[in-house]
Amino acid sequence: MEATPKINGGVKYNSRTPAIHGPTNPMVTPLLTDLYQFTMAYAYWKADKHNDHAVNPFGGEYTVFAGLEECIRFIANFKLSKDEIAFVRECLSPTCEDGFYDYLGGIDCSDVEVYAIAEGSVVFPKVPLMRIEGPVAVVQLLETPFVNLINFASLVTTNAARHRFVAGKNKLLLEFGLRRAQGPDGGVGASKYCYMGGFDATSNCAAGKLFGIPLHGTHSHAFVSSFTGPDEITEKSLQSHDGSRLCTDFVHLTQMWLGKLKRLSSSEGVFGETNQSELAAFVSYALAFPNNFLALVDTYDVMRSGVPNFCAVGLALSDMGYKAKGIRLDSGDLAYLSCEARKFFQTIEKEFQVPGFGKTGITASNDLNEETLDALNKQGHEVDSFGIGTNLVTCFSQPALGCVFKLVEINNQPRIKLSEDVSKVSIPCKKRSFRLYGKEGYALVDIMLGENEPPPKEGQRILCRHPFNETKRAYVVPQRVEDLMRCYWPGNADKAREELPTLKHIREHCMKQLEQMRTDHMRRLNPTPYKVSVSAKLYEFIHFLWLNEAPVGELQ
Ligand SMILES: Nc1ncnc2c1ncn2[C@@H]1O[C@H](COP(=O)(O)OP(=O)(O)OP(=O)(O)O)[C@@H](O)[C@H]1O
Ligand SMILES: O=P(O)(O)OC[C@H]1O[C@H](OP(=O)(O)OP(=O)(O)O)[C@H](O)[C@@H]1O
Ligand SMILES: O=C(O)c1cccnc1
Ligand SMILES: [Mg+2]
Repeated sequence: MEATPKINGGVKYNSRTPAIHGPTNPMVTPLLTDLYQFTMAYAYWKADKHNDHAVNPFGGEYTVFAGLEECIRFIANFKLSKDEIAFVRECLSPTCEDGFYDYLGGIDCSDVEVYAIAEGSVVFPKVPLMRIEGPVAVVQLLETPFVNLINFASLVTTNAARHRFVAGKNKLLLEFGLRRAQGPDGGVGASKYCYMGGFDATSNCAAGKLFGIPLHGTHSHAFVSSFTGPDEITEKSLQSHDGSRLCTDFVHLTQMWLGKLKRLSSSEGVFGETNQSELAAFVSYALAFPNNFLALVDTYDVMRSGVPNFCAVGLALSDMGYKAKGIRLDSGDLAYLSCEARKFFQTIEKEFQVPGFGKTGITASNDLNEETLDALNKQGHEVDSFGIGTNLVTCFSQPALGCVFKLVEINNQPRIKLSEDVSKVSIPCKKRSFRLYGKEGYALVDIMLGENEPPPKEGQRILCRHPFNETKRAYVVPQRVEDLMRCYWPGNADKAREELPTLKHIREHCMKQLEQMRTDHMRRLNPTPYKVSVSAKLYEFIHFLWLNEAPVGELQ
């Protein structure tokens, strides 16, 4: 295969360009759409309007934009099969003419162009995420699958980014949601987009394989409660880390350490007899994974059993040259318990001269969400890593994102969608969007301009107007100007195409973007609204079109 010619950092698309794979989920076919897209396509076709040139952008909500790669994979492979066409024929009225089905069989996305903001970018309401240009009937057929591919992806990426924002940069964030996700696609999609939004790893093996996301995991309560006592352990030997020594009875070594822990003056009265079946579970896990010993300590009693048992096994491992990884807390007051566990680890480090034991990892899980993370921060805690499932992957606090798809131009004629609710009025025309950065490196404002207006320039003052409120405007002298829209699908047009970045690159882009936003825009409570504006020229045009389209009422 020939190398692809590069133009302006993009790839010039031609027949030799490597093929783009189909969507990750094989369920994403041209039939993954609403029936009305086919009925409208028929009506366009019947009115001989199907090839009219339409321009549709998505209006963004405040969000991290995700799902673009899947959209491009979808259109790059868009083709209705004979089977699918036969099904559409069954669904539509028997009066629909045969010619329409011949037309459906012939369509692909070679006449479509897609411009979009880079995946993983932070975006704001009103600024189009994507602009799709092409024959109106084809563009219409793309609406539902595109919105489907983008809404959940962006919602869950945003949710992950919000959890990362509250947890802080230095915490390890693990996505544990597969079992509670909305079906297989909800689970796999959530794992992918949580990673994009800033999580470090997932427990979902399928997502690990499909997307190369790091996998991470501990063990469950079932593992702990499946043991009844140390007598169950028959193979008790453990080779030291450097291979030079053999401990023939690791159970005994652990029991010895447990005795020493009990006699520690600082732990006197804290715990008596620990649960021996739990100890057996921990010993077995340590024998299986001496380099990765991480124990779930809340099955019986965290401070009276789980933590001392863990420490006894950890100290025995340390004797053999290994370093225990840590504990997981999955119930109770996570702030209090993490602080108590940390104190215990630190005492052990000091009393038994085990360097680093005080820093043993503490993972917390159990119904965590932004609020609980925030509460833990306020109380003070010693958790190093959070495992988050249900609230993260189901987007419990906001189950759907309202990105929409609006027609903004047909045959070069700008179109507008009016609404009683001003915030829902669409911004007409083919536009270009720019992000303007200020002196301190933070994003100040996004501005949309008509396609033919000269773009904003660094150091040059530009008037930014609120799209609907006449009194709100500001002059901005940008220190840096970012052109937000790039061509990701030129169809057959002789244009450069942006390469689709890897998931890791998108994740890095997302992290960088979030850092460039002022924290008051990102905070959970009463965030400062980010300014989204239009040029003076576009402002005048929107209002001209608005007056033109809005009917004049008559009072009697
Ligand atoms: N210090 C804390 N501050 C605020 N919320 C916390 C704190 N510690 C834990 N939580 C949250 O409180 C909730 C406690 O859950 P729940 O009432 O089900 O009890 P539990 O600890 O899970 O008990 P169980 O032993 O029945 O599992 C969880 O959502 C958890 O994330
Ligand atoms: O609470 P979430 O944010 O959804 O995080 C995932 C949860 O899933 C597991 O519990 P589960 O009761 O399913 O199994 P386990 O405790 O036996 O592992 C895990 O222990 C967490 O509590
Ligand atoms: O590995 C874990 O600890 C895990 C995985 C999925 C769900 N809860 C916990
Ligand atoms: Mg649980």
